[in-house]
Amino acid sequence: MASFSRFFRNILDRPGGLNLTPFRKIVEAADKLSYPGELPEPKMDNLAEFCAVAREAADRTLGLRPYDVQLIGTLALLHGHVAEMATGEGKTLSGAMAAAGYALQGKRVHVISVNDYLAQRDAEWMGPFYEALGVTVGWIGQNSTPEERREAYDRDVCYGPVSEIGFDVLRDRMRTGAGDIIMPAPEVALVDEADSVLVDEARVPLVLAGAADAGDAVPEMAELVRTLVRGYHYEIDEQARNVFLTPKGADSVESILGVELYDENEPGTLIELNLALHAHALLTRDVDYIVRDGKVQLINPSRGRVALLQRWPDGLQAAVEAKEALSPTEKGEILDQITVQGLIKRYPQVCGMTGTAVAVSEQLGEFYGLKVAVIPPNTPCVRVDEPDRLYPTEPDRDAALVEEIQAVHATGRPILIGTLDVAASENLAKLLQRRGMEPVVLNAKNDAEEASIIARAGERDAITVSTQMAGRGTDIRLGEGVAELGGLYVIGSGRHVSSRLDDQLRGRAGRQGDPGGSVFFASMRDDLVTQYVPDERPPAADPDGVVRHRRGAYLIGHAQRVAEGVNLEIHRNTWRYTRLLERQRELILEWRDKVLHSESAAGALAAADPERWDALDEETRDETARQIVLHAIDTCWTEHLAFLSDLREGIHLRALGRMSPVDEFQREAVAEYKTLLAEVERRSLESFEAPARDLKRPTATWTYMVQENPFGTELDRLLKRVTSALRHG
Ligand SMILES: Nc1ncnc2c1ncn2[C@@H]1O[C@H](COP(=O)(O)OP(=O)(O)OP(=O)(O)O)[C@@H](O)[C@H]1O
Repeated sequence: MASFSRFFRNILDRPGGLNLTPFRKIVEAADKLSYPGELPEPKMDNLAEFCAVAREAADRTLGLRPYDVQLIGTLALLHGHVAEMATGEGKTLSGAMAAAGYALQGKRVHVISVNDYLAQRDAEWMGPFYEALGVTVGWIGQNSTPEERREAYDRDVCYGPVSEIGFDVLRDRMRTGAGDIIMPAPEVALVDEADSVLVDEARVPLVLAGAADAGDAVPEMAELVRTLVRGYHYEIDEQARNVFLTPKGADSVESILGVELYDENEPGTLIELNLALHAHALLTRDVDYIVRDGKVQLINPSRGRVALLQRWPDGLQAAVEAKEALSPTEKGEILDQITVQGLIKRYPQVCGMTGTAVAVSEQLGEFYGLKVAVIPPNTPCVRVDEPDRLYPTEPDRDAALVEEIQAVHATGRPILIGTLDVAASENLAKLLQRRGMEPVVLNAKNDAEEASIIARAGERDAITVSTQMAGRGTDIRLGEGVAELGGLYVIGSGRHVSSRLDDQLRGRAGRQGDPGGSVFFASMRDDLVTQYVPDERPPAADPDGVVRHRRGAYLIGHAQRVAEGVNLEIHRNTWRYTRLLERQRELILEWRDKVLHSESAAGALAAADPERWDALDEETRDETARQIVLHAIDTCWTEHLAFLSDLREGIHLRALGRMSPVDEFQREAVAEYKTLLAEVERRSLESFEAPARDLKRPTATWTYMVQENPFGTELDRLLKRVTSALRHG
């Protein structure tokens, strides 16, 4: 663990002493900002001294002299808050100073970031600063080996993407030897891009799966659904989350396949068809996923990046592979899962930083008990945010967008255009090329080069088209003469489903008091409007084709609030269903830990069958007993998860007319958990009596991106049932 290094002492014991007055003022300012009266106990004594030393260390080692506001941000982090600091304010350094502050109190810190690139960059960039303070630092990424991970986690401060840290927790929980565990008990989580990690990522549990057989591809179904017509054969619900056959569609499918779709005893065909239809109608290539090297690669919806080693639940993955005529990949068996909440709850101390925290402060409080501290900017922001420009249809919007880009580009001013998905970015790039412009396109397909591309986006004449979050965390410096042209001009080619994403895009311009501007182009036919407020009638355009009626702006804002509400509800729902599961997981883990670290398995089996125990080789029998019980716990837990996932799928039918689905789910999950405990004992004894049995475990592991309710909401499925009952009744 870190100790006060010689450097630290040198600074404090300087002849003549160190003037701490300015630092005491900074500490006072931080206190005032962080909820007066409700302040948690300062997590560290001598905050002013610490600030003095941190400033000195950063200045000498990185050539960055922390601004007062950066130190205030650091203090907010040390108080356990989420610090809101605008883009470009230097969160990386504020975070590193806080991480060092925690480490100097003897605590192990995980700086949780959103991707590999930032984890590595920040750990390396801040390295000399940590070194000066005697704090050790490491990082992990998707490609780190188990050895590298173990080493990184042993450091005082370890940077890593949330998904990798989560998967290491899950993998550690499957270890069968106490010495195999790679992550020591967690102590402090410092979450970078806290809104993205704690809110957006939290809607999707992290799932660890082991490989089983090849998936069942259903090419015929993929062919069949291609011929179906939306609005006639099938409908998509308002929020494009569910798709279902119309009665006419069901009739056509039945006559083509020659089967009874809603036959209770043969649900297989209906399930296959629903999966194929879901893949066909709701998942779009280059929006939800890309095809690269003959494989389907998912795009993380909140970041616009490829999520390596992630897949949909089996049936859906196979259906998308069939849709793209790719050969099927292996099927997985869920070994364990954890939500971001479950992951974060493991840390006794949590804090975070982001440019956009206030908009999610309610959720940060509700789900994590965190408070937001707003840190003022170092230099006031002078960016000019123009009101949205609205058009009746998407083609009108795009035409106006291209005009605007051409006109501004003619002045040499650099332009950064944010699009909502990969397809839109490529589409826009083509339109611009047709007009003789040369945009650089940045999206999930080439995220490896993104940092260098985005870094050049502030140069004269640059036109950069980027999907939503690509390149976040990279500084866009203005090229020579660009400030005189108005600085970077950021254009959104559509408003996002959350105002936070809009703000993050705008934030690319106007860093650290730079000049800059931003504007969003939107249409009354944008998905945001048609999906979330489909029944509202949009206002007409003025004779010049622009929608200026107040109702236009209202509709866009309203649709965005509806979308934010829907996402909050999904988050709450995930949590309602997973809370109990995570509690059960904790209990089973406690048990498992005991088995792993003690002789409890030996004691239990010896007591259960003393004769057999005595007959076994004394040298090996303790370890054999341990492995037998661990295996029983792990297989029973995997089966329990599968049971719960089936239960979750069908709970609305069982709960019909009685309790709420969540209550009914909880009741059954508790009952099943009790049988699980008995089953572990039964199986352990069974293996013990027949020790020749091979304790096989799934090996290759990958991770899932589980969509919340991928096959329909409870209400929707109820409707389908009723529809089918009516048709056949
Ligand atoms: N005290 C400082 N003095 C001078 N430059 C600084 C200081 N602190 C940070 N910077 C510079 O400011 C730039 C932005 O820093 P950083 O990337 O940490 O910002 P950020 O707040 O994380 O922005 P983003 O929201 O894009 O992640 C970097 O180029 C960094 O070198």
